[in-house]
Amino acid sequence: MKQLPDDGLRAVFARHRTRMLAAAALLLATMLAGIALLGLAGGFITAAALAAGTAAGFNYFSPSAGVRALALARIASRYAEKLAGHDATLRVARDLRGWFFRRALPLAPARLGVLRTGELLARLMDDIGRVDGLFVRALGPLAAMAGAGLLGIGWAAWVDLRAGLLLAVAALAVGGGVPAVAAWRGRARERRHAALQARLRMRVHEGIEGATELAAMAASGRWAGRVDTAAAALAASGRQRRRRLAVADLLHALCGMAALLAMTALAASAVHRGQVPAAHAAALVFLTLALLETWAGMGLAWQALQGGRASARRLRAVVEQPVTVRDPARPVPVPGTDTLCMQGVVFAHPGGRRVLDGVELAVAPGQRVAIGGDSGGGKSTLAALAMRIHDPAAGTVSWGGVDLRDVAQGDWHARVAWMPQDAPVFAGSVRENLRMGHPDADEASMWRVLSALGLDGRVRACGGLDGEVGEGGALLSAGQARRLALARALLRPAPLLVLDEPTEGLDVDAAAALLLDLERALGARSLLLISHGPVPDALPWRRLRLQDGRLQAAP
Ligand SMILES: Nc1ncnc2c1ncn2[C@@H]1O[C@H](COP(=O)(O)OP(=O)(O)OP(=O)(O)O)[C@@H](O)[C@H]1O
Repeated sequence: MKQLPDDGLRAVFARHRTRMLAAAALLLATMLAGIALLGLAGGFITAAALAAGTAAGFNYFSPSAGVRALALARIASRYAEKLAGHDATLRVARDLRGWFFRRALPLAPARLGVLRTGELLARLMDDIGRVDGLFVRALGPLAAMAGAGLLGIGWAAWVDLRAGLLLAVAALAVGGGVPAVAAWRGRARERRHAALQARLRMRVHEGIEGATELAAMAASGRWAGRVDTAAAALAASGRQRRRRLAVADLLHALCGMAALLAMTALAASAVHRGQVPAAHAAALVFLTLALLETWAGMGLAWQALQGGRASARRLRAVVEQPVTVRDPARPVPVPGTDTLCMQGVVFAHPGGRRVLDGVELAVAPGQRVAIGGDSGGGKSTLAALAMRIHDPAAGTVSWGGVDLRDVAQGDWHARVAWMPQDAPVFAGSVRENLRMGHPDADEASMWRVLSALGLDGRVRACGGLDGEVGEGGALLSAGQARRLALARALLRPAPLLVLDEPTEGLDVDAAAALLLDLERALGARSLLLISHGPVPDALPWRRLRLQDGRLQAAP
C-alpha cells in the first residue's frame, strides 16, 4: 500500500482541498447568482414601475437579459456545485474508511478487542458518516455563506455606506447569535448524542447475538425494554437538538425581520433624499432578503459541524491508541523451522496483576506441548505473547534464537498457524473459510485436512467445498465449527501451531477424538496447545501447567 506522508484525519481532508475549494466556490457562485437575481429583478421591477408611462425610452432589455443570464448561471453552477461537492465528499468518504482501517487494524486484537462490537460498529458507521459529510453539510455551506455575506455587505456599502453597516450588523447578529444558540453546549450535547447512538446500536447488536439465550432465559422482553430505553433516550436527545435548532431559526427570523424593516426604512429615506436611485434602493432591500434566506441554513450547518467534530474525536480516540507492538526499523529475517523459546517472561495487562511471572518454555521442532491451568491463570495471554500480540515486560520470546521484537510481525505470523479461543467461522463456503488460512491451498490439501479432522463426510454431504456454513457457522454443530476453524489453521503452511482451547465447547469424548485427529494431522509441525481440558493419555505430548504465572510439569 502507498505510504501516506501524514496519516492524521486532517490529512484525509487536506488531500482533497482543491476539489473542496472548487465546490465551495461553486456553491458561493450559486448563492451569489440567487442573490443577484433577486436584487436585479427587484430593482428592475421597481424601476419599471416608476418609469411606467413616463419614459418611453426605458431600457427593458439589459435588466431582463441579466435576469435570464443569472437564472441560467444559477442552474449551471448549482449543477456543477452538486457534482463537485459530492465528488469531493465521496473521495473523502473513501479515504476516511481507508484511513480508519489502516490505523485501526494494527490495533487488533489487543486494543480493538476492548471495544464492544456494537460500539465499534457505531464508530464505523455513524461517526464515519458524520465526518465524511462534514464538507457538504457544514464546511462548504458555512464558507459560502460567509463569502456571500462579505460580498453582499461590500456591494451594499458601495451603494450606501449606512446600508453596508446595517447589513454588517445583521450579519453579526445572525452569524454570531444563531450559531451561539444552535451550538450552545453543543459539544457536550453532540458527544452525548453520539454515545447514545452507540449505546442503542450495542443493545440491538448484543440482543440479536444473544437472541437464543435471551429467549431460553425468558429475558427477551427485558432486553427489548433495555433497547426501548436506549431508543427513547436517543429520540429525546434528537428532540433536544431539533428544539435548539428551532430556537436558532426563530432568532434568525427575528433578526431578519428587524434587518429587513430597517433596510426598507433606510432605502426609502435614501431615495426620498435623492441619495440613492430607486432601483438601487429596491435592490438593497431584495439583497437583504436574499442574504437572510441564504443564511437560513446556518444553524443546521453549525450543528453538523459540531456533530462532525464530536464524531472525529470518537474516531481519533480509537485510532490514536498506542499500538501494543511495533515492527523494528530493520527487521531481522525469521528462521524457518526452529525452536520457540520463552525465557524469564513477565507480563501484566494494563492496570492488572502480573499474569506471567518468569515463564520458561521451549517448543522444539516437531514437539507437542500442552499447557493447562486454572481459568484466568494466563494461558491465553501466554499464547498471545507467542504470537507477539503483546511484548513481554521482561524476558524474551524468541524463535531460533531471534528475539520476536527484532522481526516484522507479519513475517512472524507467516511462521505460525494460530487458532484463538474464540476463532470465528466466517459466513460463506467451506472453501472460503479454509482459504482464509492459506489463500493458495488446492482442493486436494483441503480434503486431506478435512478428512484428517473427520470433517470430510459432513462437508461432502452438504454441498462439498462450496457448501455454505451460515453466519458464524450457524449451519454447523459446535464441534464441526471448531473442527473447521482448526482445519483452517492446519492448512496454513507454518512450522508452528498455536491452538487456544480448540476443544472448548465439546464433550469429553469429542474433545479426545479431536485431539487424536489433530495428532495425526500435525505431521512434522510443532504444537503449542492451550487447554484446560485433559489431554488423552494415548498422546505422547509434554504436559505443563501454568500456576502463579510460571510453568511447571503437569502431574
Ligand atoms: N485485554 C485484557 N486486559 C486486561 N486484563 C486482561 C485482558 N485479557 C485478559 N486479562 C486478564 O488476564 C488474566 C489472564 O487471562 P487469560 O485469558 O490469559 O486466562 P486463561 O488462563 O486463558 O483463562 P481461561 O482458561 O478462562 O481462558 C485474567 O485475570 C484476565 O481477566
